[in-house]
Amino acid sequence: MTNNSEKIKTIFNRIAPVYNQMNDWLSLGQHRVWKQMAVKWSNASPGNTCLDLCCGSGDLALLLSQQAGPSGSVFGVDFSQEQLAVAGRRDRPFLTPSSPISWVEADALDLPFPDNYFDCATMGYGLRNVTDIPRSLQELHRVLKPGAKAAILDLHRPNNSLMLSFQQFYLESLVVPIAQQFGMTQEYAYINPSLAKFPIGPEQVAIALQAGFTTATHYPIAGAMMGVLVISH
Ligand SMILES: C/C(=C\Cc1cc(O)c2ccccc2c1O)CCC[C@H](C)CCC[C@H](C)CCCC(C)C
Ligand SMILES: C[S@@+](CC[C@H](N)C(=O)[O-])C[C@H]1O[C@@H](n2cnc3c(N)ncnc32)[C@H](O)[C@@H]1O
Repeated sequence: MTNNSEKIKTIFNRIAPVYNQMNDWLSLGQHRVWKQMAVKWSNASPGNTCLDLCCGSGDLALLLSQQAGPSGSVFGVDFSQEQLAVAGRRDRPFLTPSSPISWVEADALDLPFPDNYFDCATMGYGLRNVTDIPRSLQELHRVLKPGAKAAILDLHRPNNSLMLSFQQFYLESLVVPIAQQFGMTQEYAYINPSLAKFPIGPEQVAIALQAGFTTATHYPIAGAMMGVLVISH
C-alpha cells in the first residue's frame, strides 16, 4: 500500500464516528436520494450477487441488500477498519426481506474475488479517493460478469461558473467550519483538493472505456455538483 493510500485510510478511520451524521447534515439529507439513484442505475435485482466498493459505513450495501432480496448476497468492501466496524453495527430494516451482507476489509485496487463474480456493483464517493482510478476500474471490470452494470456516485465539478462558485463556497465556507466543530478540519478540508484533481464526466467515461467497459455514461445530478458514472461490462 502506498503512502498516499495510508493517508486516505487514516482520514476515513478518523472520521468514522461522525461520518453518517455529517453526511446527513452537510447534504441536507440529499445523499440518501443520490445513493438510491445509484442503486437503481446499478440494475440490482432479486437473487443478484452485488458488490459495494469503498462501502464505508454501508449505506449503499444496505440498499443493495433490499434490492437483491433474501435470495441475493451483498459484499461491502473497504480498507478502513473503523468504517467497516460502523457498517457492521448498523441496524437492518426489520420488515424488508434482504440479502446477507459480508463486510470485507480489502483494497479496491486488489480485490479478493474471482473473475466474473458479481451481477452488479456500486461505488459511492470512492473513485475520487482511490490512488489509481484506471486500475480500480480495471479491477472492477475483472470481477463483474459479462453484461453486469456498475453505478459510481461521486462529487463532480460543474461546468457552469455560478454552480462551481457555489460548490467551492459550500465546501470551503460551510463544510470545513462545521467539521472544525468536531475536530475534523483537515479531514474535511481534503474534499476540495481531491475534487480539483478528479476527472470530470467525459474523462471518467474515457477511462472506463479504456478499462474494458463496453458502455459508459456519466449522468450529472444536483446541478452537476454530483454525478453518477454508469458502466456496463
Ligand atoms: C455523502 C457525501 C460525501 C461523502 C464524503 C466523501 C469524501 O471524499 C470525504 C472525504 C473526506 C471527508 C469526508 C468525506 C465525505 O463525507 C456528499 C455530501 C457531503 C458533501 C460534503 C456535501 C457537498 C454538497 C454539494 C457541494 C452541494 C450540495 C448542496 C445541496 C443544497 C445540499
Ligand atoms: C467517502 S467514503 C464513502 C463511503 C460510502 N461508500 C458512502 O457512500 O457513504 C470513501 C470510502 O472509500 C474507502 N476507500 C478509499 N480508497 C480505498 C481503497 N483503495 N480500497 C478500499 N476502500 C477505499 C475509504 O476507506 C472510505 O470508507
